[in-house]
Amino acid sequence: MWLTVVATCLVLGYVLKRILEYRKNLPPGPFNIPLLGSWEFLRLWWTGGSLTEMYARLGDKYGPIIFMRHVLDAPVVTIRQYDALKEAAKDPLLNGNTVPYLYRLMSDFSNYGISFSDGPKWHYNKKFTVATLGKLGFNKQRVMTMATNECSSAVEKLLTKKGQPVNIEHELFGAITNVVMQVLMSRQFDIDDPLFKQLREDGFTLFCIAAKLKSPYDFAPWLAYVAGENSDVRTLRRVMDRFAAFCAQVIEEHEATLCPDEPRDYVDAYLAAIPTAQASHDMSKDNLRVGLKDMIVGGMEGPSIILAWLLLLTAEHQEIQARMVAEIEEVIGFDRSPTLDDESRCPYVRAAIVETMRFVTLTPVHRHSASHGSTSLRGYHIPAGSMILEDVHSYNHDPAVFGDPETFRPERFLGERGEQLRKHEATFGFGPRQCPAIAYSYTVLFIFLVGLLQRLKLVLPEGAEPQSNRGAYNVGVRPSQPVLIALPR
Ligand code: HEM
Repeated sequence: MWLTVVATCLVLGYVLKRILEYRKNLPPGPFNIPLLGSWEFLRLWWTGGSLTEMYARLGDKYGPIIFMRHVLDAPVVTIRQYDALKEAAKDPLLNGNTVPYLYRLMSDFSNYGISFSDGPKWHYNKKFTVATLGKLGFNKQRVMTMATNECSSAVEKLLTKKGQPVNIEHELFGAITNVVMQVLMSRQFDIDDPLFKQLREDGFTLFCIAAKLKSPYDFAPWLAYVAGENSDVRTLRRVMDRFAAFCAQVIEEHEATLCPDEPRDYVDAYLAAIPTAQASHDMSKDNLRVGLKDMIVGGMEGPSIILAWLLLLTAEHQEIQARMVAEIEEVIGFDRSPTLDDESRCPYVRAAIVETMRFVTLTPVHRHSASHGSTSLRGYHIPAGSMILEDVHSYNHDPAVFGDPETFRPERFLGERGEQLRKHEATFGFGPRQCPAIAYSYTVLFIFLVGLLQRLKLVLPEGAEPQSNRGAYNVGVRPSQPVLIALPR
């Protein structure tokens, strides 16, 4: 009898809560099954389909802001339009971190690091990182020199392939990643170094796990203790242990030779700042260990994938390659390396980089934020605790903004007099969680693109399919066939 009364009260309470919430003008969205959430998420989980395609389909029906529920009714709000994305980025209530179980594991359960931490600790570490990378771009000149040297070695290596098809993502990964490794820890790796291979594999695994919207551990953390050997949580623990051992060793080596007034790299700069940092900022070696892992992972994945896309699209569109080469010949020539000043004097090359970022949209659906309190967006009620997803792919491919979004056309970022129109940095995220390495990434990509085109003509192997930019999951859209031929120019 009592059991029936309690169960009835619970059901009524649940129904009442839902009715009250729906009266608050939630954004439109598909039907949600009580406690199980939206059928769309269940289907995605079951079939392993593409989040981007799902939102493209739903967007046609429900518009720029979509409301859905995940398992156990967890609210998820997806924003698909530029103005709404910008507006959301300005509302502090919409920019907390979701901190699901696996994110907590990625921040060492101590809210450490940059990518998976939150609150004041994240804020200060992020601020420090943006400022230091800004300087580090040290001075930007140093990054330029590092990138130029790495690019020259890569060109020599590609020339030894004598016109054979090469996997360009693999061939250039070592060179472009070594630039960030030098900025972070003054270290260069050989592409065949087992440690480097392991770091790359671990970074990729971490990215894939971070891409999942929810995990069972969010609802029942105890599952983590009984999870099987190949479960996400056990895999992630192994990855985190390996990163922790590597980063701790790097920090120890830096400490032994630290000269606080002359920081050589990011690790030095951080160690030198610890003694004078306020206690509330929690700058510590433990925090650095986790933050360094975040920087390695971000620095390995982003630039190398975008560079591969850039070169493949350049090979696919010979007329665009010819126009870039003509600009390089006129402004820089083929006999000297590009300098800092050249970046602004080569608007077409720069526009090709921006267009690649738009066309590809490396991370089509960014997430990072959660509403820390209930708030409103465009007149819609956003419940407290909602996961906020930024569907950047849909913005980057919106015909209302770009006219012909499925065409690769750098000119769209040039004005009538050939000047660069705007930066368009949607690819790096919005608001406070934006990537800390935007300027760095543009500089390095510019040096590599110019350095490679000065010496090489890039073509696709006969019969190669045009590259598709549809990613299967929401982080790190890779080219399907990163193969091209590099001929001496
Ligand atoms: C072409 C290159 C790159 C692209 C396209 C890219 C893209 C992104 C995106 C989309 C985000 C998430 C923003 C959000 O959630 O709103 C992000 C965050 C981040 N990126 Fe990058 N990134 C690139 C290069 C780098 C590099 C070179 C580094 C390190 C040296 C780096 C480190 C990070 C870190 C630490 C975060 C987390 C920031 C936070 O949570 O506050 N990224 N990046």
